[in-house]
Amino acid sequence: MTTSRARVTITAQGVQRHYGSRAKRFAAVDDVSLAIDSTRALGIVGESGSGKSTLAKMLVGLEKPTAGTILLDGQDMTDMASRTEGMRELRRTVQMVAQDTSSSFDPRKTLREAVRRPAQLLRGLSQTDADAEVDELLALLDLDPKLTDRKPGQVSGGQRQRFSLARALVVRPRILVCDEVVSALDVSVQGTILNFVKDYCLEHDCGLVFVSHGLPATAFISDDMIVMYKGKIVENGLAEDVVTAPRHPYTKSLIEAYSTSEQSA
Ligand SMILES: Nc1ncnc2c1ncn2[C@@H]1O[C@H](COP(=O)(O)OP(=O)(O)OP(=O)(O)O)[C@@H](O)[C@H]1O
Repeated sequence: MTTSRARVTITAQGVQRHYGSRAKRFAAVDDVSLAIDSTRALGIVGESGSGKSTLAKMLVGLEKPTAGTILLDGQDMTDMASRTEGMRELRRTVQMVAQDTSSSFDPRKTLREAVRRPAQLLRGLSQTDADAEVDELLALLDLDPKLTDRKPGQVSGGQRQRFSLARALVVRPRILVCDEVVSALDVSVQGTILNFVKDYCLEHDCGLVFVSHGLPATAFISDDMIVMYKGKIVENGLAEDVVTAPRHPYTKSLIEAYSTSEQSA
């Protein structure tokens, strides 16, 4: 590690998130408790619709829990998000790379403006210093600096996902939440980005929450892993143990499904 900063923790206690109204009301996330800290990488896996993205959004304060609490270093996130200074502290500390990057950029701004802005706003960097850090990150992410003159709709989904990663990392967050960050990338680029994120988090004392359908990628990048099914955590433990010795029938079927699809690929 090149830096050693005080440990940051996120604690979720009995968290629920309901959607729909009255008769159609359902829990996308149901009674989830977990702890995350800046020294570890947590993988979240589960089938489509199991509540992974909803949980990820709550862990960064983008969605409010219907019930339960989420604390960032002991401070209630919903309360932080309701105050300007609290929101800034939240954004300085926790950053998310969302699954759907098509809607997470302002279509009118160039990618350079989008990526350097958080460094100016949240770290107080001058435009020149912010630009220098942006260029450094783009080189690490194998992105041509010329692309930064384009608008978000003028690059590919995979390129936009890497710009989204650069926009999060330029803040130097203490915890990075990645939701399907490699899903739009081809297999060779996936490996490069996974290695980059893993090394970056270790070198910069940054915790990671890695949400993915991809079991092998999640196991590779994570220290700990949780498995979600219908909004609940059905299994948690060290990533290696969850993958090699799953206890819950759903995890077993998930791993079996992966091995079968690998063999038939
Ligand atoms: N804003 C919303 N309004 C209503 N329902 C929602 C909303 N967001 C998510 N849901 C529903 O909540 C459930 C969990 O969705 P979520 O996106 O968290 O799942 P996921 O595990 O991330 O799925 P995927 O892997 O397909 O991204 C799904 O049934 C989804 O349709």
